[in-house]
Amino acid sequence: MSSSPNETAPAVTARAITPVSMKRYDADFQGFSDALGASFAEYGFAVVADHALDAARIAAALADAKTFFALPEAVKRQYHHPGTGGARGLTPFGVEAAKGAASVDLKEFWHVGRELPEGHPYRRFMRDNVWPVETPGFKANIYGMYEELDALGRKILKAIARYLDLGDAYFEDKVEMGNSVLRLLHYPPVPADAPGVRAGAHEDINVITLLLGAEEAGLQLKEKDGSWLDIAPPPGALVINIGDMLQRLTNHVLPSTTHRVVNPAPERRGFARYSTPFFLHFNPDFLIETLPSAITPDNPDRYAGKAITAEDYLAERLREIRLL
Ligand SMILES: O=C(O)CCC(=O)C(=O)O
Ligand SMILES: [Fe+2]
Repeated sequence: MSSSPNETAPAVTARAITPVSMKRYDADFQGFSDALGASFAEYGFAVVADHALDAARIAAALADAKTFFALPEAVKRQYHHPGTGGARGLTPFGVEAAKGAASVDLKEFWHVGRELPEGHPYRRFMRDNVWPVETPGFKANIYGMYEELDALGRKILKAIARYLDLGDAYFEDKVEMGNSVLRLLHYPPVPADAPGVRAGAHEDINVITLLLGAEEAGLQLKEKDGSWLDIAPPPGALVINIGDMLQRLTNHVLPSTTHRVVNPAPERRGFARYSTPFFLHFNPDFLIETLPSAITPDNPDRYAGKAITAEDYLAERLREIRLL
């Protein structure tokens, strides 16, 4: 059938993740939880608008991160501690590679972890943070952001618990001292002939990831049919995805979806990209064991006899991405 020029083109609806507003959280918790859970079940991702994180603090933290990454390479390298899993301080450009990838990712990043009181038993799992002396406001702004994202992540987990019918408080005592990490990412401008991509296809290791800064294009998720979907959140919105630990706990009811950050289009090659994923983790000694409610005749236990602590699972995965 031929179409005349004034005929309406057939509707090709590009799939896009519908944002869920955090305003609904207090007004209609069940509705919020259903919408959030449905997005996770479909994409492994959700976009959350109106999150009420302190915009001024985020702007200040981002400015500090940019100042740090603009320092000379030799200065930045003082904050790189190889063999420590990249858990704190700088992981320089050219170190991390996605599992099984031929090229390294085109990125550098800084990791901040939880500050624990003197003598806390989890100190053996979590190293001390390191802070750059060159950027004085860095510690207060970035750790402030860490604490806000930690609190918001726990609110999100309450909605996930409601969606999964686990009892709203299910995750509370399993993540309140989690080995969570805030990653400040810098992807420098990309030369036309650069080998590799900004971030190769991977799955996140942790429970859930709260990502700010994905407005600069490049983040894509892998659909079930193998095609790639651009994730283009509205300005300021949070992108949240399920990590492997929650996928494992839920026997894949909530999928940990493969994603990547592709190189920019020619007209954006000269621009750096900054993003700040917060990787929310379980408490290190939490035993990840398939939820009985997630085991059904159609979905038999994929991890029978394979319970593993969050700490052991993390170590196993860091070795795969060359960070340990
Ligand atoms: O930079 C992004 O938008 C995503 C980064 C990411 O997926 C990661 O660091 O695990
Ligand atoms: Fe990721």
